[in-house]
Amino acid sequence: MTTATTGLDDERVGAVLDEIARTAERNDPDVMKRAYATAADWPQPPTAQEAAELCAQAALPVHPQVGTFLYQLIRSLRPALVVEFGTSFGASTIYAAAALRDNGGGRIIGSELHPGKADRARSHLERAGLAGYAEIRTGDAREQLATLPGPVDLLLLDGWKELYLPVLKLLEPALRTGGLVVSDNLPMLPPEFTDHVRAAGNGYLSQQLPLGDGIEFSVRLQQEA
Ligand SMILES: C[S@@+](CC[C@H](N)C(=O)[O-])C[C@H]1O[C@@H](n2cnc3c(N)ncnc32)[C@H](O)[C@@H]1O
Repeated sequence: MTTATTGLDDERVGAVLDEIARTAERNDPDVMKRAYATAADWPQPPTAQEAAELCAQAALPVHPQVGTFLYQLIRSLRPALVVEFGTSFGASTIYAAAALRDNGGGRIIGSELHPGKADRARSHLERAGLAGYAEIRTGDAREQLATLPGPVDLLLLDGWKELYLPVLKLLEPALRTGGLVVSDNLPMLPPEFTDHVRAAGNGYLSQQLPLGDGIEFSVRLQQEA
């Protein structure tokens, strides 16, 4: 496969993405094992906040296939506004911001519940030279994404899986007709979410794509009346 040089080939971008990938390879399996073992003893499933604390040292980046797909979509769509649920250390944000820079403009608003992770994502974006294209909001996406500067052209869902549907419903009024929703980690998604985007009459055309461990890819065909 031959490709043109893109912002993903930029040395600083590549160095930060590699560093996040290496950190994930080194730490994530143990962090996640400990998180599941700890929560298994709790009487209730962890809240989103508790889960974020348990996974504070896990990078959990998007698979490079998903990151590259985001880059491609953004280069093609030329969005003014990309919104992200679940920023973590900022890998997906970097793929998106690199595409926005190559487009010559646009902005990504990310959201991250864990303050330490949000700070780390901001510093990664700075080191990648992409801070001017991204804003990371610290806190619960259900509050942080309630106010946006304009219509959403592309939405990436990559936070806790049980919150994909509430976050999508919050953003639906802002999602423009023709806007895209990329939902990562399809095998882990609750059926209520996939039922919602696949059901006739809900205003999406949606299907799974074999990128990473699977994504759901949805096009918003109409806004709710
Ligand atoms: C799979 S990771 C995101 C990975 C990131 N997209 C990347 O490619 O590097 C999921 C992240 O979502 C965050 N998260 C979970 N629930 C959240 C919420 N309600 N609001 C904001 N962030 C949340 C977690 O703290 C975690 O860091």
